[in-house]
Amino acid sequence: MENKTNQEEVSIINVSSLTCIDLANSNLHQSAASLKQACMSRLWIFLCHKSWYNKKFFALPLEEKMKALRNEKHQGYSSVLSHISDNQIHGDYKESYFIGIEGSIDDVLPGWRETMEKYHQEALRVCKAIARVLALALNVDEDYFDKPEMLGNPLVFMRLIHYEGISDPSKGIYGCGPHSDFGMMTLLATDNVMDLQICKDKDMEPRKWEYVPSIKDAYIVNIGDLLERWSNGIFKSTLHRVLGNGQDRYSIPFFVEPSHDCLVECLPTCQSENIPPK
Ligand SMILES: O=C(O)CCC(=O)C(=O)O
Ligand SMILES: [Fe+2]
Repeated sequence: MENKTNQEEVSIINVSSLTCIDLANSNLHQSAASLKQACMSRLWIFLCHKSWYNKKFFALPLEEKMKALRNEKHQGYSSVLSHISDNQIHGDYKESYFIGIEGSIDDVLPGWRETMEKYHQEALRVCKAIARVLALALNVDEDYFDKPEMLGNPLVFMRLIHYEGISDPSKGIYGCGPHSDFGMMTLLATDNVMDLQICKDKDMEPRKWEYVPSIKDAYIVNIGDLLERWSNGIFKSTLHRVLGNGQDRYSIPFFVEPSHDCLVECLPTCQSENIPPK
């Protein structure tokens, strides 16, 4: 999602299925305007605070970072090689700091907690604005996903990540192994190191991987498995991976899911007699 000065130029592209939502469509216009506004506030926070905090934290000596080691709720620091996805031989060449919904955020650096909380709040505002655009694209009411059991009481998680090292997929060495995110959507803020790849057709063998260009001041929005189910496969979750190229890379995925009370069923507008719920 690109943030530009001209509202008409804002577009959302589901890179996985190559569906482009046309925001020049009058129904979507107002949502696009509030989405853009939400993005503007995020940019301020990211540029002024967050990117600085991210680098500053990972630059601390290992023993300092280990003081913030993740707890039983996974909140906190995870060192290099401690994350391993399905079908991976080695752990990921990344270190990260995970912030869940529960538990307090440690004050690992001065002002850290306040900044994380503010970022959390603003990123959620952006995601809710995206959800309204997605709702219109799926022909349900604009506020469909705002229900209390959906994004009214969402589950949100964020991870600050630092990648290092050189990946070699033939040896199973990755910055982040191939996967799709399981929630509704992920708002991904990255720096300008182009290491993220997506596979547009996850059912095709062999898989074809493409780099996602790094666009200044833009977010990447990944569709998650849950939205694929909700939409009966109209939106496909994005298979993605990170290949390290030896440069340090920093990113912040922000994962959004509905509340635990949400019954996830195929949306009424995404099924018909000929197209039953999968
Ligand atoms: O760092 C990135 O660009 C992607 C991170 C990611 O896919 C994840 O944490 O689920
Ligand atoms: Fe991911």
